Amino acid sequence: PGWFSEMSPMWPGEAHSLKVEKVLFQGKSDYQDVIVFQSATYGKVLVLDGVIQLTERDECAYQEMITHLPLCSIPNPKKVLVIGGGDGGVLREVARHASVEQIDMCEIDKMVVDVSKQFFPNVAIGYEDPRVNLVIGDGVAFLKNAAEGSYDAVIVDSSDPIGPAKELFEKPFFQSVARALRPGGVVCTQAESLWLHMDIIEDIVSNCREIFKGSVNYAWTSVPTYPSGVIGFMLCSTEGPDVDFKHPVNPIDESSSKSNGPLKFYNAEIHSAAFCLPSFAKKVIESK
Ligand SMILES: NCCCN[C@H]1CC[C@H](NCCCN)CC1
Repeated sequence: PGWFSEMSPMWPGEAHSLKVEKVLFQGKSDYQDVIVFQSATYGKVLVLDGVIQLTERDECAYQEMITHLPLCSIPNPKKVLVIGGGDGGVLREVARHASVEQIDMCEIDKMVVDVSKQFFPNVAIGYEDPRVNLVIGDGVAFLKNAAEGSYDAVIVDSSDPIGPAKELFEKPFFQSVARALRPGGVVCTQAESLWLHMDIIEDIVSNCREIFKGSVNYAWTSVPTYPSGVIGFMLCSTEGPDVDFKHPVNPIDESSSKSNGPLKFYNAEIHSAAFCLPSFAKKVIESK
């Protein structure tokens, strides 16, 4: 009954709105306000502290890209760590990779996990994979305790730098990710919008260039229900075997992707295209 408008100091002067049919859940976890509502045209919607996290209609774009951009860029991912991602969508996508043997996940807010399982079964299906080990806790602490060189890939599926995810955008966290990755290992992080946050992106790119001595690239994709309609990703690799993010070496095997339904968004061409940047962004990102 009415409209939800996504207002935030992170995108002043603008607000994407969705027509609300019914509020399905309202709660307050130890970390944030949690709302689920049935929208008129985007399916169910998950909102944390007033910020849209995912909608059933377009979550495929974000979950598929944040997962397959890194995992299709290395030949044989076996051990994967997901920081955040409590809705389970990234787990659903990692599970498509037959080479993966272990998927660790560290999500700080149990309410997000429980709410996703209750209202977003096609997203939370990722939790059903036997390779998944879920830890409810702080990703910063998890990585501090992780053994050096333990993972082939780390995916940081975070909310934004205002709220519980703030530290996931800071230098010490990137350093702990680099330490937990094997030589030639890869990390993919949620890296905001090049229309809205070139300053945040500039800082992230500078930190990543200092810390990751392999490749450092920024990719972006279309997600209609994120502010400015796009979201970006930092793709970095540690020193060691070369990683060319722009040319996927490890295509998703069609048969292994049947388990959780077909890929709706990701494909090899859109993988390479994701790294093509508008000039105003290229200037900043490639000069750092
Ligand atoms: N697994 C889905 C989690 C989604 N992560 C984030 C949710 C907040 C969203 N704000 C975008 C703000 C403008 N860049 C970015 C993705």
